[in-house]
Amino acid sequence: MSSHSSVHHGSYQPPVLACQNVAKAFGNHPKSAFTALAGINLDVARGDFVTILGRSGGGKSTLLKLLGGFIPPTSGQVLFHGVPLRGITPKIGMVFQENTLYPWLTVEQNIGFGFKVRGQQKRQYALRVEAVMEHVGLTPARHFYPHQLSGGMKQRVSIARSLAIQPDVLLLDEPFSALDIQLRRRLQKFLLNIWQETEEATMVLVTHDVEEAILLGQKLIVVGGHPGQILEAIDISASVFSDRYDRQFLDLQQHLEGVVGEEGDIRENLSPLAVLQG
Ligand SMILES: Nc1ncnc2c1ncn2[C@@H]1O[C@H](COP(=O)(O)OP(=O)(O)OP(=O)(O)O)[C@@H](O)[C@H]1O
Repeated sequence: MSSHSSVHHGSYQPPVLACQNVAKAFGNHPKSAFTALAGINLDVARGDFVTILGRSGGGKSTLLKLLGGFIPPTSGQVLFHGVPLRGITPKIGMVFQENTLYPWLTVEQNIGFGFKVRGQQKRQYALRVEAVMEHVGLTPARHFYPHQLSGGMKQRVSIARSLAIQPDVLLLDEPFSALDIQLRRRLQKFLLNIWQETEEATMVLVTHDVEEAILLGQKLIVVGGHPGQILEAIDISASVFSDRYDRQFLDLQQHLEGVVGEEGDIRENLSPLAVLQG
C-alpha cells in the first residue's frame, strides 16, 4: 500500500507489518471449514496510522489477530519487519474493546505490568511508567484500582500499558466502542495526539464507525465480502479532514456509510471512488 517505506535513508526498510496473500479459514474439517479472509495483501509502514473499517462479522478482528500473531494464517504470510511472524511478541502491542486490566493491580502497577512480567526491577522501569502515566493524564489516579475508574480511564490505562514497553506497532480492536459518543471523541483525539507526538508511532485500528475510521486513519482499509477481502484502500491525510464538515469528508463518509451499511450486499454498494490524497 505504501511505497515510501521501501526507501529510507537510502537503505531498504521492509514494512513493520505486511500480509502477503493471506487467507484464514476456521474449522479443521475441509467440508465444514469457513473461510473468513482470503487474498489479503497489506503493508503497514513505520509511522502509518491505518484504520480497518468493515461491518460486523466482516473479518476485521480476524485480520487484526493475524497481524498480532494471535492466530496463524491458513495460507500466505504475515511478515513482521520482513520476517514471518511466529506467534505473539511484546514488539506488537494490542488493545482490546473490553477492559483487560488486572483488577488487583493499581493504575501504576497495571502500566508497569509488562516490565514486571519480564522480570525487571521496579527501578529499571519506574521512570518509563511515570512518563507514560503523565502522557495519558493518569498520574492523579495512579493508586486507583480498575473498579474505581471510568470506562474512558480504563481504556487510557490499557493504551498506556501497551505503549509503556514501546512496541513497534500498536493494534487496537474497537478500543472505544463501549464508550459513549462524547468520550469516544475525546479518546480519539487523545490517541491521535499520541500518534502525532510519538515519533514513528505505528497504529492499526479496527472499527465499524465510519467517522472514527476517517478521523483517525491516514490510510483507510475497507474489509468485507464473502470471504472477507480488502474492498478498498484509501489514502487520506488526517490534515485534510481537520474539519468534519468539510465537503470531501462528508462525501467520503457518505460513500463509506453505504459500503458498511446494513442494507444490501456490501459489493453492490461499492462505487468507484477517486483516491483522495493529502
Ligand atoms: N475462532 C473462530 N472459529 C470459527 N469462526 C470464526 C472464529 N473467529 C471468527 N470467526 C468467523 O469469522 C468471521 C469474521 O469474524 P471477525 O470477528 O473477524 O469479524 P469482525 O469484522 O471483527 O466482526 P465484529 O465487528 O462483529 O467483531 C465471522 O463470520 C466469525 O463468525
